[in-house]
Amino acid sequence: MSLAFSLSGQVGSCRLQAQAQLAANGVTVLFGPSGSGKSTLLRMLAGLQDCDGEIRFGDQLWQTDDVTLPPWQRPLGMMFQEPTLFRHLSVRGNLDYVVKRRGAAWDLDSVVSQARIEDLLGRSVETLSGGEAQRVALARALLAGPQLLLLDEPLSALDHGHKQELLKMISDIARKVPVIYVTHDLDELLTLSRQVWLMEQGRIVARGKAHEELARLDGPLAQRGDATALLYGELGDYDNRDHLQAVTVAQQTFWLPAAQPVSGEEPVRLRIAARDVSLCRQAPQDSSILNIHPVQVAALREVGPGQAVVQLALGDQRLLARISSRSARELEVFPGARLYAQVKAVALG
Ligand SMILES: Nc1ncnc2c1ncn2[C@@H]1O[C@H](COP(=O)(O)OP(=O)(O)OP(=O)(O)O)[C@@H](O)[C@H]1O
Repeated sequence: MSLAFSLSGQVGSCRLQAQAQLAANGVTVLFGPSGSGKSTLLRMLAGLQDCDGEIRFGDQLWQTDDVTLPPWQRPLGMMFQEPTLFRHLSVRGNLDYVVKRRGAAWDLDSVVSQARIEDLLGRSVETLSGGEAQRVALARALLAGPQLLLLDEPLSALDHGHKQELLKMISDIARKVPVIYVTHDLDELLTLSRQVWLMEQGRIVARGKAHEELARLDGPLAQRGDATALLYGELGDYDNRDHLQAVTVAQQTFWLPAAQPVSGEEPVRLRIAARDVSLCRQAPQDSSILNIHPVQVAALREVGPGQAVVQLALGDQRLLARISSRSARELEVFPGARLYAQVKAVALG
């Protein structure tokens, strides 16, 4: 089911003007600095914020000059930073309420098991941890069988463990229901996103595949101190002795620390932070770094006083290195130069 919109509106001092089309499934991350209008855009899509323009979802018109479908008639589920549960009801009571009001399009038992809240059903909402409450909120959002999920920083109040668990859940759900996910956390973008919309000052300034936007030197992501590239690779051998998993990217083998062999869907995603990549002219013979690969400089950009970010081609994929401007000059880093990238840390995405 595809979503297409062209909207404009004023909220306080913020003028929002945004057009985009949503891919039919998967997670699209709406990413941008605080105050750029991400939540406002989500509220406009949900019909919770007045605006001008058009929203089309599949063959349904949610908004035109003549029609404005009220929020409850739009087949979507929402989840916010703070779970909006009824505190005087139990977990089961919260779910039953939705079933009574909207009818359950999805089977209650399977939603409960998908959100892993079987053991929480009898609990009062007031006793739930932040992560548990968000899992209940997710189950409630799914119950009515939404055709689109709008998630507004749903994990920002959670600790790392709960966050990872819910990110995995959201990725799984997004195979069935498209998700628009608002965040300003790069880690969440790296974990979830295949598609990203970048928002600044009320506008979507770029949109595309996450790995391409992350590596674009003229975009905001590659210029950040924590800039990170995403690469796609195939699983290779597992070294039992040293607990290292091989992943092949563009015919180069990357070794990742892994307590046991990695399994799962391919291609796997590797995250490599630009500050974990250094460059040299010759392949070092005696280095403690396991991952040293020949690369070609694709582009270079100054990103701050004395700092440069280098985009490196590894086959048709792109790696980033953040180095000092002095190193860039002394190494003669220029587009087309052939160098070696020493990659200090690689993680699965
Ligand atoms: N009800 C309101 N009244 C006045 N101004 C508002 C209102 N809601 C939002 N704004 C303003 O609109 C702008 C966009 O806010 P919005 O919450 O959409 O940004 P955001 O990108 O989601 O930010 P954050 O990541 O901090 O949640 C901000 O300048 C905000 O102060």
